[in-house]
Amino acid sequence: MEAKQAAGTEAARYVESGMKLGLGTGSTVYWTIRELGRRVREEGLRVEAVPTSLETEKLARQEGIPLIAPREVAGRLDLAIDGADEVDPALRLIKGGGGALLREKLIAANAERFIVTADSSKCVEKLGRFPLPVEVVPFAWEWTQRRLELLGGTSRLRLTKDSGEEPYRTDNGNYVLDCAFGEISDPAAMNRSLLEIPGVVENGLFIGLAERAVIGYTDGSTKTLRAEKL
Ligand SMILES: O=C[C@H](O)[C@H](O)[C@H](O)COP(=O)(O)O
Repeated sequence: MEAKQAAGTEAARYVESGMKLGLGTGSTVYWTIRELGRRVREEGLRVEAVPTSLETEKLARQEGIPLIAPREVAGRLDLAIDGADEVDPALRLIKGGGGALLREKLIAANAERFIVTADSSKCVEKLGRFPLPVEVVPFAWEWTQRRLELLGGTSRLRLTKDSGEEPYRTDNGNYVLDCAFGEISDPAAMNRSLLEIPGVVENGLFIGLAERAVIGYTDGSTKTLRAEKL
């Protein structure tokens, strides 16, 4: 079994009937959604879910998982499950490789519990090897880029995979700048600095949100980690 499949499937075990869920985006949580679909169909699992992207919405519909709009959720979601591009020992994350960071952060921040699921290649001692995705408004994005780079790195406007020339647009119609800052020594401070820049909508640093991480290995085994205090 592939590591992502092992991790994603294992993470689905935290889901119980009656829960309102946040469903993440990407090739790991894909397996969580597949497993939840199986349980809905075969075991009568009753859940309602808010998807973090149009891609996940489509998959959840195919799997027969009932969807709800955020406005229909009184209070917080019970549980959100999502993948990550990097996970450090304090379970701080870099996310947004698939461009879904804004909805993902909104959903993680509005869930009682947030579980991250990833294969072991995503585990790092320090965040920053993976370029940090920053969602920016298209208007004057070059100015925003300049301000971002003053924080000490370089950045690239993400382009569409198909044409390779058109700027990629998120589900919210924004652009993404992939920022290489190198090792991020203080992720919380970096998060604050990024959010102070006009034009920045959100960034892929998820801090203090994940309560546990379900990590998958190539032999099909999994490990569940709790955040280490750093
Ligand atoms: O925008 C995308 C998300 O943050 C994904 O959860 C993240 O990129 C991990 O994706 P994958 O599980 O495909 O590696």
